[in-house]
Amino acid sequence: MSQSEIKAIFELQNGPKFEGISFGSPVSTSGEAVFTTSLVGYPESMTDPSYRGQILAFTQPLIGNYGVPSSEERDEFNLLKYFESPHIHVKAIIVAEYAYKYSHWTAIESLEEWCKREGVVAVTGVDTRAVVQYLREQGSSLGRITIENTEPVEFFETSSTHLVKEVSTKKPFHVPALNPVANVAVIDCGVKENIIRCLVSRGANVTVFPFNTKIQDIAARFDGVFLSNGPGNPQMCKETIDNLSQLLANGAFARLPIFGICLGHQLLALASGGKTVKMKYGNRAHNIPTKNLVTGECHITSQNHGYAVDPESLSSDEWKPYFINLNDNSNEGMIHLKKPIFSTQFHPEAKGGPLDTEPLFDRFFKDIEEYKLYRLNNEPHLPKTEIVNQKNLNAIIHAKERVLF
Ligand SMILES: NC(=O)CC[C@H](N)C(=O)O
Repeated sequence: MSQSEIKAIFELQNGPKFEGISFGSPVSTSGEAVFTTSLVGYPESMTDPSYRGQILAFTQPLIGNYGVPSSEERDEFNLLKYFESPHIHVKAIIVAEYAYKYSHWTAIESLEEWCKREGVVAVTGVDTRAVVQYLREQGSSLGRITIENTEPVEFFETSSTHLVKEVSTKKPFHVPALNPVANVAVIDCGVKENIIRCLVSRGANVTVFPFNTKIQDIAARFDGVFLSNGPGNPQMCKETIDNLSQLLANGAFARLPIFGICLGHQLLALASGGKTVKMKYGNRAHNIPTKNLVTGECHITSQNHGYAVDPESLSSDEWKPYFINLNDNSNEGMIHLKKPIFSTQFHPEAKGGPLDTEPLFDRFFKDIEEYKLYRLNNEPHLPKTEIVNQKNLNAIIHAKERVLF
């Protein structure tokens, strides 16, 4: 170890301690210790709001070798080109070997510089295989990192913390489509940039609302509602669950298309009277096989979750399981028997990861098209709707991107 190296101890609650070298912000921290087996995509994972409050260990042994792209670059929809949100959400990262030299045409800085700038802790030199073996046997655990010559901090209990509140936009914002075909409301529990891109690139004028927005009051203005991914224990997100239950119970919205991903799937299940369970150590990877129970097809999926829906808890008069995990048989989605509503535990927007299931967004748009047609032909019977268009939306919603504070 050279003079300038700072030692760091990564410790699992009631478990082993691992000594490594700090290469991020030199402050002690704590969070839920989780691991991902994804081979690429550390900038996307670290900026995914679903990782809020977590210490993320990468099983890919070499991390940092392609540096970090710009947080400023935007695509044609004004969405962040390389990140899933403007800032890092993981509390810390744990790697086996940090690549001090990086090279990539998109890189503007090193992982070390980025972590330091964002105040995020990073530890290298840890036997991440041993970390994973422990977590797989022991199950999900809290962890903490103590930087040498600083005091250890308390373990941070994430499962009873309302993390969605911390990451959701503070005010609605609007992302217009280039050639709009529909208006979609996104309930933001920590939405990933690429989910918005998957909607807007298919022609949705997307309006993103804070997690506690009364969905039942705004839904009539939209052709479809999308429920986003997000951090923490879904049961903590009571406001969204209550609003969603009211929306589902309102017969006026029986034909409204709804699509949920990951936390959105779990919230939909809870709002329908179902239950969620904490998994032993969760699924975080880019290569998880799932089976579509309707078509029998197998898809390789991108995942990042620690909770799952208990399929037995869903009312079989209303729902049927849509997908199942072929590794551990956990539920991977559900579909309503009478309404155009479906959700997935995995990530069809997959950034990073395989694009096998991205056509699920097309299915949502097909539901939207049918709903629009129905409304056109049956207008007199429907509650009075005020279809949002570019003109009246711009008048009420000024923000063009997430409002962080
Ligand atoms: N990616 C997500 O939306 C994660 C959902 C939830 N926080 C879980 O860990 O299960």
